[in-house]
Amino acid sequence: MGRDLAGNGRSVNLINLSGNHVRGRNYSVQSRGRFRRNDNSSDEDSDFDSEGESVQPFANENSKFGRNVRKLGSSASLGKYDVKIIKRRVPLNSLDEESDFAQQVESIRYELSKKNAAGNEGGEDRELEETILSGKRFDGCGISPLTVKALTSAGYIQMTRVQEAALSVCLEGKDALIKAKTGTGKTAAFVLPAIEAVVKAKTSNTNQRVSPILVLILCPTRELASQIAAETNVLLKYHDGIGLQTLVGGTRFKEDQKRLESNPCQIIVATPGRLLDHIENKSGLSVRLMGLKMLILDEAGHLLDLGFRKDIEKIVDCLPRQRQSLLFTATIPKEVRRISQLVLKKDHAFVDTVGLGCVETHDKVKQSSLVEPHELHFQIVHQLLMEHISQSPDYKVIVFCTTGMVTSLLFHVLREMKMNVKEMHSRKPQLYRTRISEEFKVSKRLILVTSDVSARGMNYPDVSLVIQVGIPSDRDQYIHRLGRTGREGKEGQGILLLAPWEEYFLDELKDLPVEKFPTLRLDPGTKLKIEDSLAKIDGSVKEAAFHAWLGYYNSIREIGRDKTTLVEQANQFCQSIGLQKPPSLFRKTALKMGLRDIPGIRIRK
Ligand SMILES: Nc1ncnc2c1ncn2[C@@H]1O[C@H](COP(=O)(O)OP(=O)(O)OP(=O)(O)O)[C@@H](O)[C@H]1O
Repeated sequence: MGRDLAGNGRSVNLINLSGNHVRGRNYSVQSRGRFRRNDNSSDEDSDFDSEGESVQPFANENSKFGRNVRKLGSSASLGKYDVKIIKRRVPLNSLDEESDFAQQVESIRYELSKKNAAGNEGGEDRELEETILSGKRFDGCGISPLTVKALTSAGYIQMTRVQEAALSVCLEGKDALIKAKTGTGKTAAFVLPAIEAVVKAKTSNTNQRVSPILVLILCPTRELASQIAAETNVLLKYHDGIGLQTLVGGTRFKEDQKRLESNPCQIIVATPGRLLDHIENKSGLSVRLMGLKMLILDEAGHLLDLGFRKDIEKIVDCLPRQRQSLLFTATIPKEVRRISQLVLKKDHAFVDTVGLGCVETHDKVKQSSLVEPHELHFQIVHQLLMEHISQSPDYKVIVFCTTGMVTSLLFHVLREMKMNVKEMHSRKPQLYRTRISEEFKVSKRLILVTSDVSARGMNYPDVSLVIQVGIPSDRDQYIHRLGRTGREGKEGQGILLLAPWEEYFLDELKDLPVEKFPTLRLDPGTKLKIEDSLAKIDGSVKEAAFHAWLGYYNSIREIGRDKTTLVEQANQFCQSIGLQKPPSLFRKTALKMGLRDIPGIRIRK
């Protein structure tokens, strides 16, 4: 295990990648891990982790929490919740240990916790735990009646907890960092204030020569952008004249431009790479962005994970300073704090609907781990799937793999075994990805084998089981992947399958309710079927999986620093996927990975 800099049991690794510039000062980012990005694709299968930061409690403050809050000295009451209002100082220099830039940023923290009713022996608590809904209705929260009408026809009557909390702060015009568990309705929590911002701006200013973009929503992946756009359009149903456009990689740039010019567009949902292309292309978008009222970042931390920092800095430079900015996330890794400094005002609100010290995963999702050698993994995945299918006739399963190429290999194996399976990763063309994503949304009795492109934000309803094969890039990624099941307060199941040498990762999850999976009795017949399937799969698929596997694990510090063990494990993985000998590496690649002279590595002649 590496040094625990974040103080939360996570081990981090330092590679200084870049020297960036924040508000006129030198600022260096320390990060670890593989760092790749397609130019406009925005969501390359990627893993990335970085340096830690400590946030120190500063003092309680008597502060206002929007119109719904009754002040209670240093805490307040919001519906069923107690709200602690804490002013914090975040020392910027702890983000950046190499810089002498020592400035303290203050942020106000709104911490929601359930009211501890006297005499309640857990009954009401349990009830609250089981629902993500708050007691408040949309028709009483002061938003536009046309939006309420759309919410009602979409079946949204009561707000979820995060929506109740976020609306109060956002409608006041405050910048905010908002944390809520996966699948609890964060999308509507930012779409509603976004629509309000447009409605307000439209009524106050109708005579502008260039029609301004009023709201910009940035998110890390193309699928997530389409999902946010779809949900926004549902809530815009009765708002004539308010238009939304999506700007993501993998589509025709010229077509984007045409749509922007000819269709109403007050709201843009974009991935950062493609948006920046438009801004730099001098297509007139930067002028329209000067009228921006609200900037929203969904899955804020992941935007930095994927290396979008520079793009976001450039985008933020093009936006007016007088705007409201909102950051939404299910976890608060260091990247989120970094991005909040880039985007939010110093006195922003921090709305935490999870609560300090509370488990970030859902009680209704049963979590377990299974540690078995590589050569059994395909067999185990197959058996887990078969058992789940027999118990859940309407099964819907997501299997996460470490990389896109390993995803592709597992997909081929399962397809050969006649499982009802689809694959999703960044090597697939955009049209295919969109089609599979739409299909999986509405399907039952289907298995999606995927890389991390589906890990965050994707709302596939009623996923009954999430299997994670191999260590996730970090603890947050484990939580986000797991969060694809048990959404909207429903039940779910998550299984993490590790090889014995990966078992150390369980330490990072020790505060989560992860149980040991009961011993599996493997069917010997399956072994033969797997071997049979592997034999039918093209060698190039297996070779690509091996190379990707090696690259992924080499990028994880705890593993990558012991190259000899890594190569030994890689060679075992190689045998487990039916390759006689490990595929060779280009000399340059081996050198870059620090593997050139490691026994067991073959160099391409
Ligand atoms: N007020 C509401 N009433 C009923 N259902 C709702 C409400 N708000 C959201 N939902 C539903 O809850 C589901 C999860 O919402 P959403 O995708 O916004 O979650 P999220 O918190 O953004 O998750 P993630 O952290 O994974 O991105 C969606 O199916 C959405 O339609």
